[in-house]
Amino acid sequence: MVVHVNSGAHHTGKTMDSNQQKVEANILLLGAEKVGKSALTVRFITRRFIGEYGNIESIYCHSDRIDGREVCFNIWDSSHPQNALAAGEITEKQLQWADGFILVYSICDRSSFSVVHQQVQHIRRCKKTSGAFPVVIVGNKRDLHHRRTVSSEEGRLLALSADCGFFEISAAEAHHGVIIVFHELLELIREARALRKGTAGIKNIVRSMSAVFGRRRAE
Ligand SMILES: Nc1nc2c(ncn2[C@@H]2O[C@H](COP(=O)(O)OP(=O)(O)OP(=O)(O)O)[C@@H](O)[C@H]2O)c(=O)[nH]1
Repeated sequence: MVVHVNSGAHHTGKTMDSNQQKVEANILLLGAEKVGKSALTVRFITRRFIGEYGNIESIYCHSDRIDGREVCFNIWDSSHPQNALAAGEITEKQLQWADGFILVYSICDRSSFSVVHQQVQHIRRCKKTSGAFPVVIVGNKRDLHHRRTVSSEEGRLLALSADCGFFEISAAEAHHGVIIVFHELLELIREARALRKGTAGIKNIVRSMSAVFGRRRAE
């Protein structure tokens, strides 16, 4: 069952991205059981960590203003596939719906890292042009680093090999890291849309130039 929940103003229909218009992004959270998918979602929308979340599958609509522009996040918090689906499986409906994916594992649960590995491969197989379907991989529960079984390097390497963003965060400890995750994915989604429309060239040149000048300043 998927429950739709509104948070703030919401409008339907995907929106074109330009300086004047609202931006809308469908974000699908995936990962193994109990890795913190709901904790991330609730942290992003309410800035709070409430501890226990149940496992109702929901789509949340959350509006925000970023850099002066209204952004509508539709966030599908998938519940763990305990019954019908094998761990790691993603439905066709989810793939069709999503503009971008957040794949969550717990840094203290090795099997949850394997699930993310499977899921990223599945997404890359189905959505062939990797840049066009952005994925951010999240190692959650960084506050439990004394129980860590997945190193940061492993997470980073997986992300690098699959052309994904990567963050290690603690949804329990702070909201800042969670917000960076969603904002980074939004940025990747906007770039992917620009690429599809063939308007990404100038942005990429500006990015490369800032990278070069940024590096020079740091030297
Ligand atoms: N220590 C710690 N616990 C966390 C963190 N994030 C989530 N948790 C806890 O992990 C448990 C599972 O969190 P959920 O957000 O329900 O995980 P989920 O992935 O949505 O779980 P399912 O819906 O069952 O798949 C809860 O007890 C949370 O309080 C974190 O960053 N640190």
